[in-house]
This record gives sequence, structure tokens and C-alpha cells, in this order.
Amino acid sequence: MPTQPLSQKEIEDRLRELPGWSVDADRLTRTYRLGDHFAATALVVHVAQIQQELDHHSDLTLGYNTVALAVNTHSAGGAVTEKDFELADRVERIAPGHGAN
Ligand SMILES: C[C@H](O)[C@H](O)[C@H]1CNC2=NC(N)=NC(=O)C2=N1
Repeated sequence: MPTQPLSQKEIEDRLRELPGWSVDADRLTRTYRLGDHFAATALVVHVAQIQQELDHHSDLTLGYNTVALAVNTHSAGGAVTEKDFELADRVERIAPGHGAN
């Protein structure tokens, strides 16, 4: 069954449990700040590994000491779905281990 777009209320409820994340232009997004460029790069690799496992991929942007994710679900017409929040939850669990905040 295809993943359905979440309603505005469902998105607001889920965002309340994900401090730092927001929905901007129909994309679930967060920017993490890290200690240096190498730490940021390591986080990108770890996120890429999770994305391959979930078969769900964000636009990942590596900066000097930042990593930005922006994701929606292409197969749902670019809407935000449960799959996007699943990715965000998974990234939230590993980010502190990289010193990200
Ligand atoms: C064939 C493959 O499963 C699909 O193309 C996956 C890959 N990664 C994806 N990532 C995102 N963000 N949305 C999708 O619909 C999607 N679909």
C-alpha cells in the first residue's frame, strides 16, 4: 500500500516530539551543528547508511560543521509522510553520538 500524506494535525503532533525539526515547503527538515568538518562528514555517512537501510533518502547537505537534512516522500507526490518521520526518528537516535546538536 502506498504511503499516505500526513494531515496538518498529524504533522504538528509528530513535530512536537521532534525538537529541532520543522516542515518547510513540504519538506521535513533539520540542520545539525557539529564540532568540525570531519565530525559532520561522519554523520553524513551514518545517515546515508540509515537511508539505504530504510530505502528512503533525504537531500543531505554537508557544510563546514553542519549537516542539513530535508526530506519528503516522492512516491506520495512530494508530501510529508510517516516514512519521513521514521527517518527523522532514526537520525535523532544516532546524532548525539556524533556530538551533533
Ligand atoms: C525504488 C525506491 O524504493 C524508491 O525510489 C524510493 C527510494 N528513496 C526514496 N526517498 C524518498 N525521499 N522518497 C521516495 O519516495 C523514495 N523512494
